[in-house]
Amino acid sequence: MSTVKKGLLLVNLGTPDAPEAGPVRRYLREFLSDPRVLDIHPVGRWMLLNLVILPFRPARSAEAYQKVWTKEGSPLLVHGRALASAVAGRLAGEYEVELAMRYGNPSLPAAVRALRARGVSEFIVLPLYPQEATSSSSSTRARIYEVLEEAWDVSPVKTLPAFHDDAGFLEAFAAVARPVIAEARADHVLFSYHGLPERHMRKSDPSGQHCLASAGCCDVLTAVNRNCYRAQCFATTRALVERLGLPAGGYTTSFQSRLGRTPWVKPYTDLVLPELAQKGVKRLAVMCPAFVADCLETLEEIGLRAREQFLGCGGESLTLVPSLNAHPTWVDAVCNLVRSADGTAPAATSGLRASALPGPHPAG
Ligand SMILES: C=CC1=C(C)c2cc3[nH]c(cc4nc(cc5[nH]c(cc1n2)c(C)c5CCC(=O)O)C(CCC(=O)O)=C4C)c(C)c3C=C
Ligand SMILES: [Fe+2]
Ligand SMILES: [Fe+2]
Repeated sequence: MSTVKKGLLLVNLGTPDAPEAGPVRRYLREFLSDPRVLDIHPVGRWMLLNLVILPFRPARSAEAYQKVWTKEGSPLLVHGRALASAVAGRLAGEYEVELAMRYGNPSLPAAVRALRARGVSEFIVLPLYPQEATSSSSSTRARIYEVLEEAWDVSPVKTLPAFHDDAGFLEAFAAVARPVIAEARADHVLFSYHGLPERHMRKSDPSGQHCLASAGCCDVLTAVNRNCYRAQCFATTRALVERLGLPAGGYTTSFQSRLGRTPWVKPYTDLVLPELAQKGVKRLAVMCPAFVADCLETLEEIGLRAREQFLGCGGESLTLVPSLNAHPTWVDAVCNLVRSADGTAPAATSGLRASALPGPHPAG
């Protein structure tokens, strides 16, 4: 009897190959050509990309990348490799593991080829985004099916849902944050999530009437908004606040990294920072729980730029809480997420709530 070899793909968003304008332009071109990211008419997208974004942004972004680049490469890639290697060690004999990026390298096709070369004939995909968004999670799922179909590969594939409320994920973030917040003697914690255009939120609302329709529409997760990115972010904040024992009024949620002039989800991190300073917050700790690995958006946007802004407004310190990276508690949580989604382990601390979403080739 032959046993099926299973492959686990850990997929993050992507990063340039080098912190220089050329590689950053290539990466941004691939990323921003995705209609799930820039969801406008193809002609408008071409013009925006080629006439507005790509002539100017790559040089500016390259400068930002240079400030956080490491000897081993882009932080997102370095942490992703460390996670994949730790997970591979823990799941040896059960799964072959590869890291892939939705855009850039290591590419999804290359990772799939590498797994196939090791005899894998069944795939499980964990998009490394805690909250569900079309531009991240759905785009990753759509691409994996495309990659398999392009190769006429009919192997079964399972993709895991977002894990914003997974106990293992939340415990890991709390375990990383507790000593950092204590050491910083923080008097306030800001939970800063990657933003999204408001248009994306409305388009993903199955009811067409709930999302952003009222001031408090994301304050609770209901059957209607259970897949709403902003509502999942607020739910992650609530769960972390509880685990960290933060007092009412001792924390704020905001959204960073907006691009362009259209409205993005609010409140904006760069507007919240001066408000907090004005209210008398002196020692701010910032957590970024939309990212499971430190990257440009945590290290440069928050760790450098937001810190400078907050200090310029009268704050005394801004401490970035590191992301999960390859923290052992997070490695455990990833293994539990995978095993329980795949039915290969009894539900432990970490479990699949919503269900693994079977794709067009459901695993048997
Ligand atoms: C957390 C998940 C992410 C979502 C959702 C997301 C949506 C989204 N992003 C942009 C534009 C940019 N994002 C950039 C970097 C970036 N974004 C994420 C994650 C999400 N993005 C990560 C992990 C990173 C860091 C990559 C790294 O190399 O470290 C960038 C590139 C950097 C820059 O030039 O500022 C852009 C641009 C849009 C438009 C969007 C949804 C519509
Ligand atoms: Fe982004
Ligand atoms: Fe919503």
